[in-house]
Amino acid sequence: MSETTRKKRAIVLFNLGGPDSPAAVEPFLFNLFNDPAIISLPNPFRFLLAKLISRRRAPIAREIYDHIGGKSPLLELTQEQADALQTALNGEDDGYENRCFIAMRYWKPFADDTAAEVKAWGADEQILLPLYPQFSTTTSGSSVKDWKRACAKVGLTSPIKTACCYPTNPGFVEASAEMIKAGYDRALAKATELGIDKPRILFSAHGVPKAVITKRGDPYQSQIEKTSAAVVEKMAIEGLDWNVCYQSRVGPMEWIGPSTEDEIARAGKENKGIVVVPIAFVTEHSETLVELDIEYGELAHEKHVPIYERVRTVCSHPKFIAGLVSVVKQTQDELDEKGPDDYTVETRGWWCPDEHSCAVAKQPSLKPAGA
Ligand SMILES: C=CC1=C(C)c2cc3[nH]c(cc4nc(cc5[nH]c(cc1n2)c(C)c5CCC(=O)O)C(CCC(=O)O)=C4C)c(C)c3C=C
Ligand SMILES: [Fe+2]
Ligand SMILES: [Fe+2]
Repeated sequence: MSETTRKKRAIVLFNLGGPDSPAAVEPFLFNLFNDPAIISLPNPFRFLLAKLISRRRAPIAREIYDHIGGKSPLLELTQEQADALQTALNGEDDGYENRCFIAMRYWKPFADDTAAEVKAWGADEQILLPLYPQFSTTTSGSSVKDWKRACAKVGLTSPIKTACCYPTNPGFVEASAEMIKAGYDRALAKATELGIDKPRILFSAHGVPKAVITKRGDPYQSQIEKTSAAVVEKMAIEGLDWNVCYQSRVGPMEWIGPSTEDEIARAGKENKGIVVVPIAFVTEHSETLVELDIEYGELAHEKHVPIYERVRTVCSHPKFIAGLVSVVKQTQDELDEKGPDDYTVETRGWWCPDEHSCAVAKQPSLKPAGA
């Protein structure tokens, strides 16, 4: 097909975003805590609380980012994924000219600016692709809702189809299994050398408050479990010792567990080596490079964990990128068969497009203010 007749397809990649300088830490945190998907209070309470929490947390967060040069590497790594995905999609010769765009939720590039770029490019169709394999209203749901707001604001009207989630996508699972196997083998060799039991794999996902699962009906936790089980099956190691746990707790609410900290302490008591896998992240950032590598590494040392091996995230692993290509194709098929997204947060409550694989409540009890 000639260049002129190909349809222009925008693939919009979503991630959380991270501060690009120490001065950006506080406004980044404010944007996060002012999101009704994170703090479901009506205004002006949410705004005031977000001001308070972001001011209080900023010094702690700045210290976290100080360890990695005062800024998050998330955007650069996401740009690499976008470039790799765009190249792979444009190699498909399926009648589309693809361009990948990035919209971050809490720092630059914001949805408003990216939506204006997509409009200026003249996209005929949009595929929304969260860089979160597991669906949470606090991440993918929030980004999709914010994107649709931005589209309305800039007058971007081309049809949209959203990929909900891909917790057991073969490319994602294979890339993860391959990287974990290498880390597991290294830890196993050390365990043999030390004459101790085989290591345990800890699938450590970013936690969420318990109410997000129990009251809002978020499928996130069950999808984390599905990913972990699929990776374990792919690794095909008999008698593998593994567990799922949750990191990054903030604030006074009860969060889902077990916590990664408790699992590290348990491993210390049992004299077990651990292989820590950040299964809800597909790029490196503060939660992996600081929390896992530095803070939990030190905790493991304190708790006398004999081996601490951290597996890197899939980033632009060719199998993961191939997995994303398959998610785009599947979403395109759904667009062609069923038409564009035909719901909003207003008509469906907290958004989730995948009615089959996740039981998200359509009338959630935790409906945020203004939604
Ligand atoms: C699966 C991914 C994520 C979920 C779910 C999630 C929920 C969630 N997060 C907070 C609070 C914070 N998160 C912070 C950083 C951060 N969070 C994610 C991903 C998920 N968050 C990422 C990728 C990052 C790193 C950003 C970067 O460095 O680029 C932070 C800031 C760091 C800190 O101060 O510790 C906060 C705060 C809540 C409250 C929440 C669910 C309600
Ligand atoms: Fe977070
Ligand atoms: Fe879903």
